[in-house]
Amino acid sequence: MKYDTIRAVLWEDEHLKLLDQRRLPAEETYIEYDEPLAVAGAIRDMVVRGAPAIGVTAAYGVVLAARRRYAAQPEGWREAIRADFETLAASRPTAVNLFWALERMGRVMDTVSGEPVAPLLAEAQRIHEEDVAANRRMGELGAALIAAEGRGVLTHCNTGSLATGGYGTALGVIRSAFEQQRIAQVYADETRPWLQGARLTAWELVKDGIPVTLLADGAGAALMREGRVSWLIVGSDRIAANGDVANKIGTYHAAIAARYHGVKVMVVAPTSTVDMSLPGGDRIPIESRSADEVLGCGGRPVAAPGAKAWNPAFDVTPAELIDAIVTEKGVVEQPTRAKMADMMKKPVL
Ligand SMILES: CSC[C@H]1O[C@H](OP(=O)(O)O)[C@H](O)[C@@H]1O
Repeated sequence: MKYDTIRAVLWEDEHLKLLDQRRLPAEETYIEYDEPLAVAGAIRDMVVRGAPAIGVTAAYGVVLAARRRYAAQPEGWREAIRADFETLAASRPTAVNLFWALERMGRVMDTVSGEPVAPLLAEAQRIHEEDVAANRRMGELGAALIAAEGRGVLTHCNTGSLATGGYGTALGVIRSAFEQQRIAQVYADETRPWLQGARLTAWELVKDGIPVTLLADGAGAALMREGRVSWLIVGSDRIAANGDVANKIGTYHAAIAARYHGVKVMVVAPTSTVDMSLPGGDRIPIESRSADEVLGCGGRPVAAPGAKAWNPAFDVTPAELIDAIVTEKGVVEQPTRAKMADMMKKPVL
């Protein structure tokens, strides 16, 4: 299928394989995994990253854990595997998809009798397939919101096939909108400090033949002021019950500039990213990463020796700055708690 050629996460020959996103775009290298501790390390070290991709990976991590635990202790594997769930859950704190996937795998584990690997693998593959289907549905729903007026769109971080089970969330909307000739140009923030935009989004869009122009993260407001973009389209790692959105650091910055310049803000995320247990965004755990990521660039130190750094990996954009939240269950415009609750009750479209 067009634009759906990249897979960050693969289950192949009875192994989990992850495309090492730390090495892109220079190298396309898959790493093979057979045990949950290494899978947790891959999530923590961002071999694989992106909220939905993290959830899919954790689901396969449970399959690997069940295979090892059941082989070692056919009777006591259920007790033993709890440590593996904890290891996977401790890998990164913000993307709620990780915990959503572990809970869904845990529900299957609690009901399975006999050999657990086959039913758990089937559930992990369903999670993977459902994510790709949701992304394609959201692509259509989000593209329909974009008027074909010849302007571009701005995106932040990477929300494509590399961040999901395939096709992408915000980048899925961009793919669908480009295919429908609703947009002619994509502007992508480089997205310091990890450069998901410059390294990953640009790589995906160049492979697709979709025109992409990179910009420094601080250039977004000037781009908007020149009237070059009609939408800021981003993904999310966790959406609170009132529609507040946690996403890559710099999203809040861009959303403020968008509101000031009359650029609309679209957040695209499957409902596995919505956390209705949290009333507002101030309760979303924000991951803090190593200062070295800010003090360096591309793995080389650049800051003056002795300087310190503040490196929250995410920020929270309040619902009032968001024009539309697109999920596979529909579009929530001007999100509020009531509208989010109504959407969550709906069937998948
Ligand atoms: C499909 S949304 C992915 C989401 O995850 C990214 O963060 P990270 O690269 O640190 O995992 C970013 O927040 C994206 O919007």
